[in-house]
Amino acid sequence: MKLLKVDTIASARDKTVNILQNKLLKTECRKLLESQGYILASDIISREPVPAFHRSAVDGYAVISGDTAGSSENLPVFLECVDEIDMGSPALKEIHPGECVYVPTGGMIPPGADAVVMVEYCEAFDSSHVAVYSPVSYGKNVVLAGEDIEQGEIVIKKGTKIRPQEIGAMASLGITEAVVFKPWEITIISTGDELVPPHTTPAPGEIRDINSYSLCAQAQKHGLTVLNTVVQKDDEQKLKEAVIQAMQVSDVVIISGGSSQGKKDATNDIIDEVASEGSFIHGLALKPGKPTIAGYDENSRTLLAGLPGHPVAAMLVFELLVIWVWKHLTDQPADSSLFARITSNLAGAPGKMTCQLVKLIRQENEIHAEPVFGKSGLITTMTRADGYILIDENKEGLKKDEIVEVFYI
Ligand SMILES: Nc1nc2c(c(=O)[nH]1)N[C@H]1C(S)=C(S)[C@@H](COP(=O)(O)OP(=O)(O)OC[C@H]3O[C@@H](n4cnc5c(N)ncnc54)[C@H](O)[C@@H]3O)O[C@H]1N2
Ligand code: MOO
Repeated sequence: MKLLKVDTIASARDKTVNILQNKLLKTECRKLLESQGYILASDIISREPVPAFHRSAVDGYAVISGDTAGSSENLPVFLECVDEIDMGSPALKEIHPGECVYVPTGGMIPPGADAVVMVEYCEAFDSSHVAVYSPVSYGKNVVLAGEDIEQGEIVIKKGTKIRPQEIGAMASLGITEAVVFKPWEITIISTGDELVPPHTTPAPGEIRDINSYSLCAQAQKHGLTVLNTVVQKDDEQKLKEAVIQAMQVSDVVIISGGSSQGKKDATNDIIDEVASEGSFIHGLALKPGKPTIAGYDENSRTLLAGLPGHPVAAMLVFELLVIWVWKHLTDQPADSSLFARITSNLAGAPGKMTCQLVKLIRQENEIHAEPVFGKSGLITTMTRADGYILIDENKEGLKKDEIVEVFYI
């Protein structure tokens, strides 16, 4: 009897991270507006403060705050307006007690001033004086130099997925190109004599190929580049050739199907043969996902992953292993999750971690996680779910109403 020697998901992740180290990590320089969705490859440290000078947050008069103390609608303070600042021009003239300067929103605060009174609370009294009807405290309506970003500050951490706000922050610092991790280039090979493309009508015994599509979309969702998707019959020689060809151009080659113990299941033998380090994972203590294989080839620098053919198992293993390793190596923060109350008792699987799909339901201001049951060969088990929970291999199960951590899919 041929039994798989399985790894826990934790040890499979460790093994993969250790064998890859940083060998599959490359960086590239992208123009700022072409960097959205990419992962920053080093910290962004500011070389200058933002803003670089004290600015007014309102249209008003820059004043020495102490001068406005005690002013009111009935008893204004009169200040001499000694200058008017133009947008984009420096404020060079220092103000002294009893003086003020007109500043537009965003204009530079003149030396000596420490607050701005909004125009609504001021009135021109004569050609050079302004009546101020409301006091302002120190710093009021002033954006201080460095208040947004201090010089030397880590503004954006390595591993951050660049969003529009990160692009804005880099622009504010004069950064026009971002150094990002080059997304892994992936080839997805689906194996099976039964697979036909979605646009065709399957003959009896045939099915439409799901995994090339779902795995491709999943890779793209996580910012990875899919070079090619290939459907290959269960012919060991042809499959091996397809894998070797893909290894020449890809960082990662995914083979879906043929990972179990059927007569035509050749994925493990092929990975073992073509990878210089052989296959280092064959079997996960995970439900679903037991027949998972991984190998690494040092010559072409390719990670090879054999995923179970069942569509749900393939997607979950791709997420829990390949995507996890990509995120880990590129220093991305842990996935966002939420805590919810499970709606029924759930049995665990002895000796195996269970990845249980759930649907999230809001009930009376509480989020509930309702298990979505279904075989791992049924893709709609996945479409009905919002996320998954992990039941530890050492846990017999979960009790209804227990709080569980739900990871989004
Ligand atoms: N005797 C045993 N049989 C099986 C075991 C086992 O331990 N002992 N494990 C079962 C589990 S769990 C899974 S998962 C599957 C994994 O099978 P393979 O990775 O070898 O994949 P295939 O046999 O090629 O396919 C399984 C199933 O998935 C369908 N499939 C495959 N590729 C696609 C695709 N691209 N799109 C849609 N559907 C696909 C395929 O038609 C099969 O129905 O093995 C169990 N058996
Ligand atoms: O564990 Mo298989 O990977 O159930 O579907």
